[in-house]
Amino acid sequence: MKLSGKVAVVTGAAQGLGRGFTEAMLQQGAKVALLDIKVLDGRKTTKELASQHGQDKVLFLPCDVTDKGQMESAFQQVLRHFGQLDVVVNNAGVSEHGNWEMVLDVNLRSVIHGTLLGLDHMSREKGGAGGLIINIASMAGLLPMFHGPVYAATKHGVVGLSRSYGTPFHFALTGVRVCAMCPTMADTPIQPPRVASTPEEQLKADAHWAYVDNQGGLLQVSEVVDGFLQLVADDSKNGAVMRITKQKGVDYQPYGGGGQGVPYASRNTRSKL
Ligand SMILES: NC(=O)c1ccc[n+]([C@@H]2O[C@H](COP(=O)([O-])OP(=O)(O)OC[C@H]3O[C@@H](n4cnc5c(N)ncnc54)[C@H](O)[C@@H]3O)[C@@H](O)[C@H]2O)c1
Ligand SMILES: CC[C@@H](O)/C=C/C=C\C[C@@H](O)/C=C/C=C/C=C\[C@@H](O)CCCC(=O)O
Repeated sequence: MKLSGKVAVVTGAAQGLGRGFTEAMLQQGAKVALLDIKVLDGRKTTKELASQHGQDKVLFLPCDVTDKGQMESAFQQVLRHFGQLDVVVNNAGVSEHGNWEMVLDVNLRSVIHGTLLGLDHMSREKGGAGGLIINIASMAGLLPMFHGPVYAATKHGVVGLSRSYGTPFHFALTGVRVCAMCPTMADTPIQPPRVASTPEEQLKADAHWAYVDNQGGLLQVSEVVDGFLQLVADDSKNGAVMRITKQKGVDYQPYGGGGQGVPYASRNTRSKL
């Protein structure tokens, strides 16, 4: 997809990878709606990007992605404001902490909802023009993560969701590509502190940072963004799972023949909003 003139929604765009994806799409001529629960940070980021790219190119919408009503309203506002929708980046995510249900809600349930909203607004069978959905999973969506089991479970779910909606069956109906990105640990605020508050948390932190150090350090946001732009541009990639690591850079998770999904699924088995 060429991004010039396109309209994108990015969740969790106030900082980190989401801000990186947003800036990259603006630089390629897209207009971007930034959704984030952090209102002050979101407004600050949006103001900075507006000064660089033009007020008409950005829109900040305060949005808790776990609130279905807020998400539905945000997507409606994007359509009203920009008149179209071409790209959805379900990026908002939280790291593992005490409240496992919140991790599940943000990292998986909201990504499912964001994917369904994207399909609802872009799918050709619903009068849309087709488009692209990129769901931000993690290498923890492909590998076990003993210090983040629930986090890893949500990211495994994001991979499965993206591969399933990225099958020829759905593309024939929707014209919407759906892919997942699986970066390893990158230099953003999601990283846990090196010094934890409890001995148990310190054990996990030590394992986390030992892994990072063993991998050659953290990925830079720019490395993840480069992979993102490659995935956006490559219209041959549907249902693809992009990996980004320090050792191998950007590549794709190989799957066997089963990657095309089950040969049969009646229309009424498909999820509704
Ligand atoms: N940084 C990494 O090491 C890494 C690696 C692989 C995958 N990821 C994934 O990339 C995505 C972005 O993470 P990041 O590293 O930029 O982290 P980050 O903490 O810097 O950014 C996450 C953003 O999501 C927003 N957010 C959190 N909960 C929200 C909610 N309920 N509603 C709306 N917005 C919400 C936050 O306010 C924040 O702006 C996440 O899904 C994360 O799991 C990160
Ligand atoms: C602790 C989980 C969560 O709270 C922290 C997330 C930190 C970074 C973002 C995450 O998506 C990156 C994950 C990268 C994982 C790479 C490989 C894993 O399998 C880790 C393997 C080593 C381990 O199990 O600790």
